[in-house]
Amino acid sequence: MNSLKKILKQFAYPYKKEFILGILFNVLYSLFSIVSVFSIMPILEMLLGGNNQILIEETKKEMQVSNGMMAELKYKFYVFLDHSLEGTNPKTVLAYLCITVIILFLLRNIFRYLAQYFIVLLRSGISKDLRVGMYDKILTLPVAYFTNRKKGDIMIRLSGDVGEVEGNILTSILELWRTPFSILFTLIALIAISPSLTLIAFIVLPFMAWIISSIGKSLKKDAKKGLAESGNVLSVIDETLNGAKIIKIFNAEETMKSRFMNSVLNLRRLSINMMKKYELASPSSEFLGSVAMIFITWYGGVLILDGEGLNLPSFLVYIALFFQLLEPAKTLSTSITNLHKGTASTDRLVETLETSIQIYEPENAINLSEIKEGIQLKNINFQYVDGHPILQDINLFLAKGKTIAVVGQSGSGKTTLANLIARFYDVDSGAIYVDGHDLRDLNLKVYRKLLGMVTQESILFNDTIANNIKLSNPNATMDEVIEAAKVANALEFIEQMPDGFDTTIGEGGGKLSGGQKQRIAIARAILKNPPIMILDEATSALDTQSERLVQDALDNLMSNRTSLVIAHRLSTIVKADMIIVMDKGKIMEQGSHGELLEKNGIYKKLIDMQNFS
Ligand SMILES: Nc1ncnc2c1ncn2[C@@H]1O[C@H](COP(=O)(O)OP(=O)(O)OP(=O)(O)O)[C@@H](O)[C@H]1O
Repeated sequence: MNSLKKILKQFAYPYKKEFILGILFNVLYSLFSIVSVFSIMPILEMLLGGNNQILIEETKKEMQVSNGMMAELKYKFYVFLDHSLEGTNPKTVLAYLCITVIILFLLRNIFRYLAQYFIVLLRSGISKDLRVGMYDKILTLPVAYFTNRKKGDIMIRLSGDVGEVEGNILTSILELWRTPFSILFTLIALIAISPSLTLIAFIVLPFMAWIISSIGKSLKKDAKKGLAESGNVLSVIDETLNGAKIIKIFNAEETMKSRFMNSVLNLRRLSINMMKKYELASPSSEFLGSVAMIFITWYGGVLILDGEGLNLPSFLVYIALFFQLLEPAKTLSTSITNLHKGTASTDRLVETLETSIQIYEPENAINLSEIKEGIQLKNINFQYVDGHPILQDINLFLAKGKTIAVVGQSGSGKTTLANLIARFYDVDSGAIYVDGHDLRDLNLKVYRKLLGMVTQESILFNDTIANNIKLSNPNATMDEVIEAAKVANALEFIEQMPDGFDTTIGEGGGKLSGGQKQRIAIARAILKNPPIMILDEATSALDTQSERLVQDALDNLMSNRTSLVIAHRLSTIVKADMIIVMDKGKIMEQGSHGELLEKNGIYKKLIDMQNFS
């Protein structure tokens, strides 16, 4: 429940006006629900009991017997009715009464609509803010958060869990505010009609409440497991969509199918457990409701037969009101059940919302808006998982305007080195200094303005070519975008596309070739024009012409810049000012191409094998 309180505190507060109005109209609706049913009583009494004079006499007698509030009210009402409609035909009185009842029912439904109107504003507002809040949080979370979690799990938080808050949870909270008023008003009315009958009725109700609440508690456990499994199902679907080609080429359909089936069967088992309990809540409360009804009918019948202050019309209204009591009582119990079930969702939302941003910046972070000397890595050690060191004792100076090529076998830690310079992760020991300032003391947003990055896999979004390029600089003019595309050797193919720069490139750039994707990614980095470039050369083989176009584009990108290239092409390596050779997380050799060849060490072997992974 704590997580629910936190969510409400953060997201419901701006909608307090809608909340108050929603509750107010709901209370009026509850009140008019009672009054409208009550208003039928005079009609019944006229039809079943005769004319006003007889009614007045009867209520007088009733007053003497029961001496109750109800009898007194009724007496006053009939005297008033008799006085104001003196000499009027009983049929006209009946017509007036019917019109009054219609007006009361109309008012009741107007209030109900108004209550729902404000509640819709409240619910949609809260869920919109919650979605935006979650998305904003995801944008600020460190890269490490996403590598440790399944995509499906994150997706279900944004869609399923937020949907649960909007649907079940908020409805239940509002019902928790409405139903007690309904119950209270109905109870007052029931006691007013017959206190002793009401006492009997309420011997049964506590049982109902107890049974329903115990079902609710065990539901929460199942709901939590069910949500986790839904995340797994989404993850498998996501991987299948992304890996369609690989699945087909390796005939892995059966393997994927069995993974999916396992997840789906698990989900089904959990859903059955949950639904069984959930569906048990309604029939059990209904059954107990009918038991209560039989008790009341029996006891009410006895009171009428004994002539103990209860007549048939009052008894009929009593029964109608009692039925009205069952609805809020049932809603109250399902709301409590739903809230138990829903806390699994709010727990997960709060967990994401409260994830600490592990990459901290000091309060007085330094705004470094240009680089004068270079980036120094001093005695760096780093591990992703405790006990598995990835980088060990790294010392390196990336001087301004120079290009460093990093080579080494796959898994030697090259990408990790780039990740640390971009501060996607913090070093475990040692430090990275930018112009002498510890990277951890810098304002990260300002520092990242100095950086450009082209990753091995070109990350493109399902948008137009122009917008994909402009991601690095949304304020760029179209002329600048065209110029960047030209330098990246991309202009020619873009102009041949059906809508030129306005062509939408599909999810992940699916409508483009590998080389085209890379050149768009390079154009994006060129448009940003950052002083420092981090480049992970793609290993995927391109045809000779494409390769040359991409290579030229990269050369253009690196010229006059400080660059760190994770190099896979000999041409890039040879041109670099310095080459770093990595092996198992350590720098084994460093120097120029010629120097390293002379050393006749690891580098020489890599060159001989043409293996720069
Ligand atoms: N997010 C992560 N969590 C845990 N371990 C990781 C993570 N990312 C990489 N590693 C591990 O760190 C080691 C170095 O990986 P890295 O990606 O830096 O190598 P690389 O030299 O760039 O390899 P390649 O040339 O194949 O891209 C590998 O053993 C890898 O398994």
